Amino acid sequence: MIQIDNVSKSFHGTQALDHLQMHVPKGAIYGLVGPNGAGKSTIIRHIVGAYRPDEGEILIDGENIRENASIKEKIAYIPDEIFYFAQATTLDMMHYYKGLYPSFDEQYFYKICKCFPMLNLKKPIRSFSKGTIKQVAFVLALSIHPALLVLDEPVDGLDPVMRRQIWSLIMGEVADRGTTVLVSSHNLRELEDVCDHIGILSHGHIILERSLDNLQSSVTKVQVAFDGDLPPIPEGLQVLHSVTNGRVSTLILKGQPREAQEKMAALHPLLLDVLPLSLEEIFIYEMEGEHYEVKNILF
Ligand SMILES: Nc1ncnc2c1ncn2[C@@H]1O[C@H](COP(=O)(O)OP(=O)(O)OP(=O)(O)O)[C@@H](O)[C@H]1O
Repeated sequence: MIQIDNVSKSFHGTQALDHLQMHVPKGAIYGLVGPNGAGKSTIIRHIVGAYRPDEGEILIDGENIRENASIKEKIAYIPDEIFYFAQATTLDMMHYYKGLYPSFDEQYFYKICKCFPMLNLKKPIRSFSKGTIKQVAFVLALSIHPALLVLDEPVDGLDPVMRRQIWSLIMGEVADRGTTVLVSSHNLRELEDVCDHIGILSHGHIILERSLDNLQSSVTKVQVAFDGDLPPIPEGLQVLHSVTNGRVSTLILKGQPREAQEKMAALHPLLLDVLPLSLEEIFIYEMEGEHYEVKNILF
């Protein structure tokens, strides 16, 4: 769906994007994670056609988005700072969107408005709280039934109940229509329950991009105990991290859980458990292997 090749962008000598490569498959929920200033908003603004790269290429469904109205009308974008016309109400914006997006679904708009009881459709949006303004943005964006939904720090300012409500509406769109979602955040934890692909952005380029399936089979955590010292680890198992407490050792191994379990079982331990790893742990160990200062990137 989104193919980004070698994109660079500088602002007055500040290199915001540095030969960035990124691929978002169709139907994916792709989480773009990185610290302040990593370049998340800059790459997102390129994807929605607001910025032109100094170098490189961005293709959406094989086409360049710049000056391309037919691609733009399939994309809904919620920026990190949302602006509406000064006096506009949600109903005014609904009529504006209806004129702008041929796929705008008015019936669906009224249906999902009911999920947001605080939303008064006839009051000026600028009188709303930050969280309610975000709700307006989601109601409008989802009513387009976009092929691509681009969200820059979407849950900032929303309480946990609203976050869940909004994610369940997004998941509904993904399930019913195969919508592709690109969502940015500072925090991997925020995205780990919803994304099936993750890209980690640091200093203007993607340092790691993985699908969840690929991730879950890439690192394994095992707890083992032996009657004596920990024997040499079998060939083919790379130890990324190891802690021993008395007889019990916790090992983080590169590779698939089944392979790790079989090879460790062949050593006849007194105890052998394969333990679940959070997405955050997987990234930490994967990137430690690549000598990145991961804690600065993920938290
Ligand atoms: N319009 C601009 N003019 C000058 N510098 C810019 C501009 N936009 C971005 N930058 C710089 O580019 C770099 C990347 O900024 P960007 O806003 O893309 O980061 P981000 O990952 O979205 O950060 P945050 O999480 O704080 O929103 C920063 O150094 C920023 O100061």
